[in-house]
Amino acid sequence: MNLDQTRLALLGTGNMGEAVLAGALRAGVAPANVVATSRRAERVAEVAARHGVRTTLDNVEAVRDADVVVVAVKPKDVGALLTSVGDALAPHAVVVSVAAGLSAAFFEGRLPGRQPVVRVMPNTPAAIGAGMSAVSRGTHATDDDVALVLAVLEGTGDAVEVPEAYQAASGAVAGSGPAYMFYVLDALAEAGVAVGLSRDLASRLAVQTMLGSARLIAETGEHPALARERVTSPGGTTVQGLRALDEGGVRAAFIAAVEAARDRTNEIAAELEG
Ligand SMILES: NC(=O)C1=CN([C@@H]2O[C@H](COP(=O)(O)OP(=O)(O)OC[C@H]3O[C@@H](n4cnc5c(N)ncnc54)[C@H](O)[C@@H]3O)[C@@H](O)[C@H]2O)C=CC1
Ligand SMILES: O=C(O)[C@@H]1CCC=N1
Repeated sequence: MNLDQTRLALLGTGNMGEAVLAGALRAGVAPANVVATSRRAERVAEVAARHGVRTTLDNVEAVRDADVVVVAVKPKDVGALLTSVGDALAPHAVVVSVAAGLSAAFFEGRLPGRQPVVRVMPNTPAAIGAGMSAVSRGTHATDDDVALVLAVLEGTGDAVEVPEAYQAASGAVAGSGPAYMFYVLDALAEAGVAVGLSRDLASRLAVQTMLGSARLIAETGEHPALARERVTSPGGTTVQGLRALDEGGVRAAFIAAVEAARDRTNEIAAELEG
């Protein structure tokens, strides 16, 4: 899809908003057709300088004429934002939510008319085009609307459409997932320091090992359990390391982490949607 005429408004250019913005520009949205907002003048100045896009503190001005409006403020700030911009949206404008928890119906209920809404759960590696997004359509979003959103997200990395009922679980795996991976990287590097490596060396070994392992699975399509077996020589070293991970309950801890993040997503929805 040719995006050079697509007009994009990004409401709330924080960590996630800026990552989506960077991806949209990589996908071919023209900087002159992008307007980004934030609450603070210093922040929009920073975003304008970094990405060469138009910025404003006025969300209503930002959404006028936009074809795609990305809402990237905290979930608690979404309701008031929608009330303020609703009347200024073009009827065809696709409203994209990246807010954890909030349903497409929450958006539809606060916007006048039959606004197309697409819910997206991205993650921060989107900033470098290595993100993963779960995408779900609202009641009024057409195939063309979803295709437009996927095209805009193209430069953020991979994206998959899922039923909205899977948003909380998808967010718990991929939306929060980078935090778990950074946690593992930090722990693995720290473990290297514990056995006498310098911090720089331990960190370099850990980062490339995580990157290479993920790429190996992505490129071969091999099941991780089989790939793990090929590292694990009988009577060798790895099996002892894996035994320690099992004794530490790491697999169960990952399940608990994902369940907790999913539950918190549903709790946010219950708190804000009633
Ligand atoms: N950080 C992450 O890894 C992910 C975040 N999300 C979602 O993205 C959204 C934003 O999260 P972050 O970027 O982490 O937060 P953040 O705090 O970095 O960014 C939010 C931005 O919105 C601005 N803002 C607040 N109210 C505003 C308003 N009325 N008008 C314009 N700008 C306003 C703030 O000044 C701030 O720059 C949340 O809804 C979160 O659930 C989704 C997936 C991953
Ligand atoms: O922690 C959060 O609430 C957001 C949503 C997914 C990742 N960060």
